Amino acid sequence: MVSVAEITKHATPDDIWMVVNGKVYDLTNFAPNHPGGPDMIYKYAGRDGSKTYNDFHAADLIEKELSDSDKKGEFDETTITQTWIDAQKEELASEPDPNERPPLSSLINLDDFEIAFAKSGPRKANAYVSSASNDLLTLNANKSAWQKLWFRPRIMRNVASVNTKMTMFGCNVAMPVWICPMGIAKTVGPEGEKALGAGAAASGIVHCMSTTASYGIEDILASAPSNPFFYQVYVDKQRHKTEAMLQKLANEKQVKALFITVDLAVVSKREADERIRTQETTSVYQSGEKNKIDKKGGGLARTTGSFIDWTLSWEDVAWVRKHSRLPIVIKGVQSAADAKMALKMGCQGIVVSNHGGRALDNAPATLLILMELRRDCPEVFEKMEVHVDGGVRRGSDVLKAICLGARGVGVGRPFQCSVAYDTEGVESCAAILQDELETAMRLCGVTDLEKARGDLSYLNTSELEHYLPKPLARSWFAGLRARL
Ligand code: HEM
Ligand SMILES: Cc1cc2nc3c(=O)[nH]c(=O)nc-3n(C[C@H](O)[C@H](O)[C@H](O)COP(=O)(O)O)c2cc1C
Repeated sequence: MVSVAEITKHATPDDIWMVVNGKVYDLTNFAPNHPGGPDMIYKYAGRDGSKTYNDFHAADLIEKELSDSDKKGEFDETTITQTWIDAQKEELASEPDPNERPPLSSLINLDDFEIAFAKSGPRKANAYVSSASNDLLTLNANKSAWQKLWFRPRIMRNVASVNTKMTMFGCNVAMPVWICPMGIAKTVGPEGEKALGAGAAASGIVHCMSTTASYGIEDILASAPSNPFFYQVYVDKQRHKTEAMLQKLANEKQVKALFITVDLAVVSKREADERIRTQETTSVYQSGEKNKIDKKGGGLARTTGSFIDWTLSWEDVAWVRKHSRLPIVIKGVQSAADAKMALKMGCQGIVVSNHGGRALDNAPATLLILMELRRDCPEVFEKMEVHVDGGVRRGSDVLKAICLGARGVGVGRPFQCSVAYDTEGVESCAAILQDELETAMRLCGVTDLEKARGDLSYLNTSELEHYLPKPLARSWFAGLRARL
């Protein structure tokens, strides 16, 4: 049994004990490697971090992750003092009121889900979900680009029945939409990824689960035992961990493809997230040491908190292949050159993605990249599966992506926010997309999505064409050497 007096002795960034769900842990060595950044761990040094921990993580994570020597014993509740109770009081005063949450039936488009969560979800969770890099240029460009791609509708084509079915990596889906991998969905609702899995299954689509999911793989797969899933991989600096994961996946028959995320070699600067963190970094026992904690937290979280291997290179596709037979999909392709490279390296698919504007700010809108691929390397659409995500908020955006040649489209934040309404919310979000997609098809004169795939005759791309990178010979730089 560990007493309050003992725990509060370990309340500096170099010596951190914390109570989580009635047990005491030494997190000193773990803190700098915490994927959510070390500041959260510093904040609860010498305190009870259960509430925050449970808001973000599944109960058994900490027991699985830490070694026995870091487990200090049971928390001795008989030693609790008034000072300890006061120290646990959270900064709840400025939290939005969960009762402000609008009823699910009032949400009629995908933006509504994000707005509802911004209004009624916890501030920290909302900052995590909605934030993007630096000035949010890529975040906003992703969305606005879809709005600048116009249709060329055809009429009188008997659109009484329309077919939205497609196959993606061997999976038959009701519509070509998958739920993007997003970390720690439990921040939004208690069911987290289990709601995403079950909601996807009920809607006939696929959820791609994240390496940094709040629940373990088995729990997420069990949420939809007869549905396929995709699995997103961040290659860990400790490669043996990724190898073990790939081996484990070999026995999980529900997992049909590996999405290797390559666009986040370092965690980017997300200021909304960071502002909340820096306000909240200080441990109550640390008034004299505040600066020390601030210096260790804040910006440094980006590098010290990241377990993602920044040495990853194209040669590693062969390494992944050695450990897995699943289709390899590179998530984060942002140029025709890299799409061609993925094909050359034997990948089965790519996702044109910039991490929803959460990686490099000023990276191009994903729709522009998709157009660049169609112009500069049309062969990739025939030889592997091309998918796209980023800013897709309407069923009509899905139709546009398919007409450009994509086989599937990922949707991120709206689904994450729908988890606030559990499985029902996820189903409702998917149903809105399905309905909008069918309506757009009928009004555009498209009856079969598979047949319309790659058919540019339904699109007017002229408003966007001048944003595409020009071939060197035609650009302002023509005649100049590419390198000094
Ligand atoms: C010991 C095992 C733990 C593991 C393996 C772990 C893992 C993770 C992972 C993978 C993320 C997601 C990072 C991302 O997607 O950006 C995360 C975020 C987070 N974790 Fe943990 N964590 C652990 C312990 C804790 C504890 C003890 C606390 C609380 C006191 C905590 C609080 C948080 C918070 C608040 C976030 C969200 C940070 C943000 O705003 O971006 N975690 N953690
Ligand atoms: C809260 C959040 C967490 C994310 N976590 C991951 C992740 O763990 N792995 C990953 O490959 N992409 C992650 N992404 C990026 C998404 O998979 C996807 O590329 C992006 O959200 C698509 O843009 P959209 O949100 O505009 O639809 C995350 C995005 C958000 C919003």
